[in-house]
Amino acid sequence: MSVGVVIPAAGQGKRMGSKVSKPFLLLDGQPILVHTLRLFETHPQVDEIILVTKKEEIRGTEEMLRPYGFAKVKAIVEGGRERQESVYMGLQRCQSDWVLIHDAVRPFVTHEALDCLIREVKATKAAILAVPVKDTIKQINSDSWVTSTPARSELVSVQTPQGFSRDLIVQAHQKALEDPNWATDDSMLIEQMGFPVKVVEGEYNNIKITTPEDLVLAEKIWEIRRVEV
Ligand SMILES: Nc1ccn([C@@H]2O[C@H](COP(=O)(O)OP(=O)(O)OP(=O)(O)O)[C@@H](O)[C@H]2O)c(=O)n1
Ligand SMILES: C[C@](O)(CO)[C@H](O)COP(=O)(O)O
Repeated sequence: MSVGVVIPAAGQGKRMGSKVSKPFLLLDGQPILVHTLRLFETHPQVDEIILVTKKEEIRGTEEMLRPYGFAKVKAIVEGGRERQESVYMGLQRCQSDWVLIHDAVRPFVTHEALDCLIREVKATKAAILAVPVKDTIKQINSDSWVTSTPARSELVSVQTPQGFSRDLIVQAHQKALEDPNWATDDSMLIEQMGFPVKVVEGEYNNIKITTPEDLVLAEKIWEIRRVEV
């Protein structure tokens, strides 16, 4: 039973505010996207990778990736306006029985975390990486008044990859086309179908590079990793 990875990289990067598209920003001299792809290319259980970029960046991405020779990248497809659309477009090209969906801009997920996630996905059909929240989280209303304080022991901060049986996640995305709201992760679509999703403990360093401060933090994480290896 094969494992595929869909990597959405077609975002606008509004919060980063850079001229260069976020997945192409450099981390230790190489595009963030290259670091992310290398993690999956070198994982023994991954069979195929489907990359999703903006239409106007497909050709440039192919050229940029050529020297790296990523043999598992089977297609680079056009994304949509929202992350959910981009993922769905990637899913339609993915042939594997199990699918991991991973943000292009999370270059620090480890092979150990992937091993645990894949094991759990194969057992449950739907599993996601997440870490316990460290802060107290407040629910607020539109006027910024606190409405409640959920128990921290019941809260986790969700990451990617999120893994699913292909049939299940395709069904969830198709069903979601009827919903006017966009999901901010793929697990939400499975939850909306009433299907259980298992949490696998991830690592705090598996950050999503979203704002300029995250890029500074990413360089630090990269340095620490290099020293550890
Ligand atoms: N229409 C979209 C929106 C997002 N993404 C991808 O989804 C991942 C997570 O999104 P995020 O980091 O929030 O990126 P952006 O959407 O680019 O950021 P912003 O919201 O600041 O514009 C990124 O790899 C991004 O490229 C995508 O493929 N298609
Ligand atoms: C999928 C995700 O990375 C899980 O934390 C996150 O929800 C993506 O959200 P964004 O709106 O694209 O920042």
